[in-house]
Amino acid sequence: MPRDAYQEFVDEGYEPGPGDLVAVFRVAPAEGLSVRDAAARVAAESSVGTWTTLSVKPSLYDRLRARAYRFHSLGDGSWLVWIAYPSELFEEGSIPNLASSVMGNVFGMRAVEALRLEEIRLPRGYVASFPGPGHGVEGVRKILGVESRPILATVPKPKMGYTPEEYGRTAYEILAGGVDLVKDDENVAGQRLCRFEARLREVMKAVERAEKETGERKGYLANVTAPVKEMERRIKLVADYGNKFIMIDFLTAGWAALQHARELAGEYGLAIHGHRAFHAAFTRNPRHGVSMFVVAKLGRLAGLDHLHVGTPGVGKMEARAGEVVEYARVLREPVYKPREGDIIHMEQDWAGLRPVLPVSSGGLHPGNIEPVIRSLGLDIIIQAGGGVIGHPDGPRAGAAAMRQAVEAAVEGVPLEEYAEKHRELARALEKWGHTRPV
Ligand SMILES: O=C(COP(=O)(O)O)[C@H](O)[C@H](O)COP(=O)(O)O
Ligand SMILES: [Mg+2]
Repeated sequence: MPRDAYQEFVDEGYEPGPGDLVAVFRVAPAEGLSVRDAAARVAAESSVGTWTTLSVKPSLYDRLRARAYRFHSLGDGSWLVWIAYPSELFEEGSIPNLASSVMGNVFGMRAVEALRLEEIRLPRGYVASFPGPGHGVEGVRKILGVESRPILATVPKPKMGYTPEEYGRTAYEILAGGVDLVKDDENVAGQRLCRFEARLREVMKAVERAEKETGERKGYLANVTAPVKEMERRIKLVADYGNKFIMIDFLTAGWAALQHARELAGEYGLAIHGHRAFHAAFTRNPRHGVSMFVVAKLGRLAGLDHLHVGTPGVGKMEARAGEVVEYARVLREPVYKPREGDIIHMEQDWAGLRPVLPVSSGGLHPGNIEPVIRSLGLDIIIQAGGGVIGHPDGPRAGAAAMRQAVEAAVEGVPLEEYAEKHRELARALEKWGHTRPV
């Protein structure tokens, strides 16, 4: 491979301007290559280059070239590398195009032993070409009439096995007990034994009944994930039934499906719940893949109103507490600013795009949500499936216990003290115990 095909993709004197998109990669060069050699190949492949020199040079080539301009050794054979891309490389308003460029071929190149996209700073003008959330934190609070406490959601567990009628009955118990939203699990779609519309009809009956009885607004995070034509049909059905929410497994459905769902949700006035099933296939390995931080940023661009971010320090899914807090911040803040000493993340101006509600979920129950609220604040959705349905006295008592645990946390009353006067909470703590904040 001739070296000179790549030299022009490294420019250590370069200073990125506000119109540049900047990506921070963790690069582990392949044996025999320097980090600069490897980074140059990544910059080339993700912008205008190829593996060899060319005898043609189109007029826009130099203008569109990416530049690796900063290198920071992590001391373990891998490096942080900053690459600047002119924003004209990317089509406005298209996540698939951005993804195919900066998170496309590069992960499979022989030049890298491992490669991870840690962060991307998006130019303000480029951000403004996306819709962002249609409702955002305030809009979703308004739909539900929940002013400042965390919003509560519950997945009927087990994941599957309910007929539509049984599902509807469980949904009613959950909502009547004090939870705001019933949520489909990620693998619940339109299977033969529990078809989408039949389930929707039953859950909407439950929503109406629970609303009448409690005087509160309720909703259904209906999983519309399906091949696109069918997804369209389901989104319309949800709107026809008068529900205000859809859920999409946007990483298995794909970014284009999500962007399409966002357009339809805009037409019908629906809010979108983003389930991130599949993310850990590429976010979990600290040396290779794409960070959840980047996924969160793309989710806000595309227009999710809610996004799963994990559970800081507690729960069933692997997560680093400090990182979960940064996902929540980048989803919610108008201008994200990295913390002192953080060399990976960059300031991100969201160009007025609405904030997204982070969803904390995975092994949560009344005894362990206090640290979640403490770390992530009140503008969150707390999802507990097993931690509601598994209550020793049933789903309705489980929902009440969750609501009581949230009230205790918001009011700053110690959980055990609150449990003295709230039986459902006391029974939940008997079963699951109390994880004190660390
Ligand atoms: O089914 C659940 C939680 O069920 P339960 O409340 O019974 O644990 C969600 O799919 C996971 O939280 C997804 O993970 P993440 O939220 O990390 O994406
Ligand atoms: Mg699930």
